[in-house]
Amino acid sequence: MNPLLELNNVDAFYGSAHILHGLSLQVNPGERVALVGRNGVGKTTVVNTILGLAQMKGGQVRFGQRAIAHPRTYLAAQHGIVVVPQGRRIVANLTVEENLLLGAATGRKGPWSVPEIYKLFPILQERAHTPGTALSGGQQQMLAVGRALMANPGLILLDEPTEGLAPVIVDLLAEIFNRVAGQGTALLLIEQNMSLVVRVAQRYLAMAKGSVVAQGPVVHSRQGLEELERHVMV
Ligand SMILES: Nc1ncnc2c1ncn2[C@@H]1O[C@H](COP(=O)(O)OP(=O)(O)OP(=O)(O)O)[C@@H](O)[C@H]1O
Repeated sequence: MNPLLELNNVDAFYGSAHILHGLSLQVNPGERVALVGRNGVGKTTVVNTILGLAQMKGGQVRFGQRAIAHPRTYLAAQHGIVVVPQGRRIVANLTVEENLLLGAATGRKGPWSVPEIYKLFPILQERAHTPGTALSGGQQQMLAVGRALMANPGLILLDEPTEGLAPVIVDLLAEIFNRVAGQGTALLLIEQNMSLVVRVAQRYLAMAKGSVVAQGPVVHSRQGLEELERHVMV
């Protein structure tokens, strides 16, 4: 099976700041992978490299079978790789529904449409004509996930999707991520909440100082949770 996303020995920079050092990872179709590590180790920079927001100066990136010399957001989207960004980035002067429609810009075919997103998150239908940024934090996160699904992706990169959210919303999102993954969409979950990681991911990659330093299966037990937590402890 060919990976949907592959980074091989990638070096990435912001200006002269060298952040990723020989980082390698891959995500296969339908897989649920967690990317964990302490604050500042470079997890968001992995996403930014895939989107072309950090400069890749060494190594290779592949979207599906295609080698990508200069990664860009639109190239990732064309290959079915979309991001739920940290901080959600809901467009302020668009309604909930207009924000959802933005996600469909690539025109990829698949099961997700506005009515399907409303079935997943009924609150978004109730608030369809409200400005997106007037929603609560949890509702904005649902909107960000719905907007990503509208692209009918093969892979969703989730950058700290539960940051700052109430436990009840975290539980709802965990269930949604599992439902979405159950339909065959791969997930790369960047997350500090290890109890969410054990509920959603099958495999983890742990980062330190800009590269992947450990990896393994996610084990659904107290011991498994403790193993993961060691990688994020300060
Ligand atoms: N635009 C930027 N210009 C220069 N340095 C940056 C920029 N964005 C992030 N950095 C630095 O890059 C390093 C990695 O940051 P990154 O956001 O990728 O880490 P992270 O693992 O996602 O952490 P967090 O959990 O805090 O989001 C940090 O030292 C950060 O200060």
